Amino acid sequence: MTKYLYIDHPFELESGQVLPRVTAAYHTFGELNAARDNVIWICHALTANSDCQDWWPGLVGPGCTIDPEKYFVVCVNMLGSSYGSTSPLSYNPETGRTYGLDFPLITTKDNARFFSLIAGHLGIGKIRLLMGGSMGGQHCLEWACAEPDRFGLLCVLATNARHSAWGIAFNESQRMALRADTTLGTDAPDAGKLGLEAARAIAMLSYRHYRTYVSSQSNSDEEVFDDFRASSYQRYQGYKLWKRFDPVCYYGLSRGMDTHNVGRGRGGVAAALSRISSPTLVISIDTDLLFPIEEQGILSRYIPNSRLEVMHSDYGHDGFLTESVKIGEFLADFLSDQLRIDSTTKRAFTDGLTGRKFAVPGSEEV
Ligand SMILES: CC(=O)SCCNC(=O)CCNC(=O)[C@H](O)C(C)(C)COP(=O)(O)OP(=O)(O)OC[C@H]1O[C@@H](n2cnc3c(N)ncnc32)[C@H](O)[C@@H]1OP(=O)(O)O
Ligand SMILES: N[C@@H](CCO)C(=O)O
Repeated sequence: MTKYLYIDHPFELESGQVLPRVTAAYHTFGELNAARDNVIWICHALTANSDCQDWWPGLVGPGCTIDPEKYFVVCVNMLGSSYGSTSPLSYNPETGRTYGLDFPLITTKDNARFFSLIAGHLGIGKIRLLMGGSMGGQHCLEWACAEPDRFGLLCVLATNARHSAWGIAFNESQRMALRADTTLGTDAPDAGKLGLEAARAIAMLSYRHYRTYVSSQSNSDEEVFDDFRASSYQRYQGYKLWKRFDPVCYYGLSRGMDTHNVGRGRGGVAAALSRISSPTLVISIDTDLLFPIEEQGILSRYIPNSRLEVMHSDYGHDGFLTESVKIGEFLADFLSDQLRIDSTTKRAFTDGLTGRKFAVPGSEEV
């Protein structure tokens, strides 16, 4: 169930603009333990919401690597999204109307500060694991650079330290489609629908791979010369997003994604990433066209204590969502190894994730 936190206090943005108050829509799963050290914080991607158990099934949930029986799992809807946190759909006290296209630019730095604010209000200090993919990974990296001592471990997937010229070009192409729909942000019925559908169709080309389309959307009938499967797939994906997401919010979020650069204000990407002190698991997807492997190579090169894993997916970039079971396996291995390293002062310990017992060097116990 979505919970809400209302903060009746101004929130200053990186641009200097101010939101007079902010609302956070969020989900929690499990219980915060007495030591307050079992928090896993998940950052969602572009069009997802705070219900990470819903969109990351197989990774988050009972019996999964991120098991609410063991962990207190928190996910907060980012500012600017249409899933409940303050956004273009919120009331603008200056105009007495919803913000719409007047909603200020929310940078990834703003969202990281927003999450930090919400964590404080929820009584959360240290976070055992911070995890996210794509734009969620961007938020994780930004937050980890801003508050390096806060996180025990970090896991980021299919993401980058600075949004690439390639990614910005995809986003601008989508915004061109949105702006070409002159109903965007107006009171017209279904305002922005056609623009959003076209934008999502463009985005799909970056979220999938040549092979994804050829294997799943080729027409088997050699005689077809119109109304191809791939065409109806593109239209359907646009429509599917329209049914669940607001076009003006989508427009703003893509601008926010373009702002992502952990190096801004920190002397560049290398200097920023070198601040991250948490052991970090970086996962690449071998078919990711939007955030290709070289971008995670940069992360693993400059984050001092990091491990890079390359995961196969037929899904391209969106493999960070669809391959949740595989991601859980990579994460479980990483967590087990970290427990092993952390336990050098103990004689033996049990991995809380798998129940496996590990011998500690110098110990007779197993
Ligand atoms: C309420 C909410 O949804 S909350 C938020 C949930 N969403 C998120 O978290 C955002 C992230 N999620 C996503 O982006 C996606 O859901 C993904 C990447 C995980 C999976 O994408 P999907 O669209 O489900 O998968 P895929 O690309 O295989 O397409 C399957 C859909 O296309 C339809 N389809 C497939 N081929 C065609 C075609 N040729 N023509 C028309 N439709 C087609 C299928 O029937 C199916 O429709 P359905 O989703 O209504 O069942
Ligand atoms: N399918 C993902 C792609 C962006 O990472 C989303 O819509 O959030």
